[in-house]
Amino acid sequence: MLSTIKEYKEEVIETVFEKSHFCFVAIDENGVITYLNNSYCHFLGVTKEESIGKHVTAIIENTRLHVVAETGQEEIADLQYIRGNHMVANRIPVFSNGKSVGAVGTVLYRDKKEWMKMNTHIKNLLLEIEHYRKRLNDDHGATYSLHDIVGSSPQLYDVKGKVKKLAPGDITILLQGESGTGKELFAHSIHQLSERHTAPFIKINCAAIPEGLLETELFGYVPGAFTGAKKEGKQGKFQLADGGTLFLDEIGDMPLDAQVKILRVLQEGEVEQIGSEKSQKVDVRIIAATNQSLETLVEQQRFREDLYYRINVLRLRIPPLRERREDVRILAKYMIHKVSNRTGQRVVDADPDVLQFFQQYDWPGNVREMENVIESAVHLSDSEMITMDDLPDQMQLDGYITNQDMTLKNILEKAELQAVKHALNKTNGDKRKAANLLDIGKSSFYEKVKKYDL
Ligand SMILES: Nc1ncnc2c1ncn2[C@@H]1O[C@H](COP(=O)(O)OP(=O)(O)OP(=O)(O)O)[C@@H](O)[C@H]1O
Repeated sequence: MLSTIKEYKEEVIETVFEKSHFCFVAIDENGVITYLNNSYCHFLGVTKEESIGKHVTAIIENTRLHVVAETGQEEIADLQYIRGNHMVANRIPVFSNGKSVGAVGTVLYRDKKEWMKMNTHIKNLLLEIEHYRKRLNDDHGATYSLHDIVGSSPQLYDVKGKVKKLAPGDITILLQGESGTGKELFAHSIHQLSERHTAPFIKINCAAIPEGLLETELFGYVPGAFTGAKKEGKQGKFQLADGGTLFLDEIGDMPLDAQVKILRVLQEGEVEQIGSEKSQKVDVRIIAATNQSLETLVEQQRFREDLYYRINVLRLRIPPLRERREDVRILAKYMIHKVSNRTGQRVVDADPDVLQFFQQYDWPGNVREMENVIESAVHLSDSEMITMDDLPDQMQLDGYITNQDMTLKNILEKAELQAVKHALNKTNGDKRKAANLLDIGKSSFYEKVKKYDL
């Protein structure tokens, strides 16, 4: 072995650097690329000519090789996110006469399929971690601040301005706005800007908890309060939020019995755990949110008028997206970035057609709907750009019909393509059944499949 290396030194070096499937890069002490092997060029989609002589940060995403060259500290088996994949990177400084004169980086990329399998596994683990982190935060803290609320419309600025003014006081705030407008983000931001920001932010979704459990969730219970109760008892959300903020989401859906009890806590500043004779003082700031009209609910006697006055001390209306269209484009770009970072799918932008369609679409589900549409489009996209074809079927049709450059022939073809795709999906690709579903002959169906290259 040693003799092979001695005898064929150049060939061995050539094999290691150019024929192995690893990616190699070398830089000088200024972070400038002096060598990039074929595998790395291929993976990055660049040529040696355009890369050598450039700063490494201009060619390789999220690299830290220049830092290693500067500090002389090696970094082994670091996860590096490049072109939509989490790669395993080793970064080793090169020393000459005891001084760091550059660095060499390798990236593990042995076999594309095998690596993709591993990569999916890593992505899964990262998603799982994010899920648990989110759950932990949901239970114990406010994670968002005004900086996380994206948009540049005057309407959004106006709400943010009010939040800055109102957050420091201890005043009860009612956030009203359609579903998905960002009420929860605002509730977090108010807490973050308040004097209570170091104390807990506790959320309860009044619509998501079964009627019978809402009271135990809100007020907790003492040991042995009822059959099936935990023997150590349970703290309620009011006690958990003591000193901090309690966010009552979807308050319009709170059952009437619970409303009476909440009102008592708000009036007296005391809670009684279920099964206890004693009351406990609690100090919480209430932020409530609803997407319904509380006035209508009061009229229909589904919401107590006295609680309504307690909650409706100061109301902030979060406008729906269709009333602040300036926010659409910037939100769409932000969502693409957020979703592609989260899923590891490399999608960087949307076609101008898509952005124009988004701009005129009414977004009944507001920002949440946009996030969902972009998430599915990012998954469906075969390129780095979201196109109209990546949007849900109904949106594509709306888009084609409202696109002024479209001829009737084009619109009909797009509609036909959608119908054929839909029929194939519904019948799991069975062409005979799909033709039946569309009530057309088999040969005509085959022609369309061929025409649209399905
Ligand atoms: N301006 C914004 N900037 C960034 N993300 C936003 C914005 N508004 C909403 N979102 C995102 O949209 C989704 C819905 O927001 P949120 O849950 O705050 O809405 P909501 O009004 O409380 O909805 P619901 O009434 O259905 O509970 C979340 O993922 C949130 O992060």
